Amino acid sequence: MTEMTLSRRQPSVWWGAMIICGTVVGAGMFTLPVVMAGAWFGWAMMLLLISWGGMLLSGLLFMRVSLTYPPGAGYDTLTKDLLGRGWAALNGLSILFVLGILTYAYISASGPVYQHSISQLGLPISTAEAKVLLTLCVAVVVWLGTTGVSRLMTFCVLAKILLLIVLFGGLLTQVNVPSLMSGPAAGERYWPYALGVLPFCLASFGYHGNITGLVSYYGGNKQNITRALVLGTLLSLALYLFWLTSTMGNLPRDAFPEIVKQGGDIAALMAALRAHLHVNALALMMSIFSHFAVIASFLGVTAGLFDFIADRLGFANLPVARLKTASLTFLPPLLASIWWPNGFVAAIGFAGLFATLWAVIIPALLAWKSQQRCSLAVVLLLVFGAMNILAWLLSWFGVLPEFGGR
Ligand SMILES: N[C@@H](Cc1ccccc1)C(=O)O
Repeated sequence: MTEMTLSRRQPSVWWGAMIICGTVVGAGMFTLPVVMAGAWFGWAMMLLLISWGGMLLSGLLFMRVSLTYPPGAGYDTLTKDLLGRGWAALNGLSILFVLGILTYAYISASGPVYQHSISQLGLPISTAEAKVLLTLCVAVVVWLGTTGVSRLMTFCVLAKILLLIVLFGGLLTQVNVPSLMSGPAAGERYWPYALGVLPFCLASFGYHGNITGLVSYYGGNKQNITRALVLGTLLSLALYLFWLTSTMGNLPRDAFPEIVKQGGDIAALMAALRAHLHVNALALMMSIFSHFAVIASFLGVTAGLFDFIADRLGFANLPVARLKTASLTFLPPLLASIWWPNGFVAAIGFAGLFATLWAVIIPALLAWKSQQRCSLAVVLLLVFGAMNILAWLLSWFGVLPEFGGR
């Protein structure tokens, strides 16, 4: 009887996997084909697999540590307790940076997409106006509270997955396999472009703000949380593999420098696909899909940023105080996006850099401290983190070659 009640109370592993997949698959994926074009398909697959492994491992380690604490203990509590105030402050700063910069990236990326769609409906609107309108809509939902966010999120994630399946079914029939598998021409090499892609893969697999929530959701049931993490990230990996196969398989490698020149954002990628696909229905579906993908992670990330700011500044959960929190959450990224509209790709790279600290290095250190020993998993993660930071630094200082020259 007790067992029955217990098992009835445990939500299905699928719901947890959906939450993870909803956060993972977001705007980050739109940078992948663009930044991976130089290294091309083979390298892209390998880097994606490595990043999936690294990010899953760090998530699992973090979950194990958080299970040794009472339910409800957040990232900050764990870090402060195991690593001290300095690391906790660094952790808080990196979370704020990742979430803030992602909010900027989502507004910058979706502004032009919405501007295009609304204009096509016959309402002429500027990109800045589209950004304000979209941000306002998301801000109202986040301001209203968690119920609204989770309902809209579930709807968007389901729509996203449904559209992806239909879309990929169509796109895969159009894939140009020889182009995907083609090696470099004489005198050209792909591998020098590979390292710079790592921080983008890392950002695309980021979901670590959701782990403590998942631990409470499953009441600390380790087996179910593990299954949800593995299933959610595997589902995301599968979606990314499909995504890269269908984008790189429909756009020749030479088409990418032009996309980079147009800003490398979602609108530029969609425009190139529209031009190459020749199947209008597929192009339209792709554009609808991109709306849902961005909205789902926009909601997830800004709801996280909202809670983080309210918690740090001690703002109450009352309508007026929530309005203050919402202004702090949405206004700075919105203004930054209106002033510097072309920073989408760079912003995801920055998010990858700061997420290395928050989602890779700190979980590894927490596990080290909590198990009182440095396991192989911890070493692997520290190497993975160091590689990401190195890759970002080398790209930033222009040591790595850039395909198409940004
Ligand atoms: N994975 C998300 C970005 C993200 C990074 C880190 C934490 C949460 C979300 C995306 O692709 O859009």
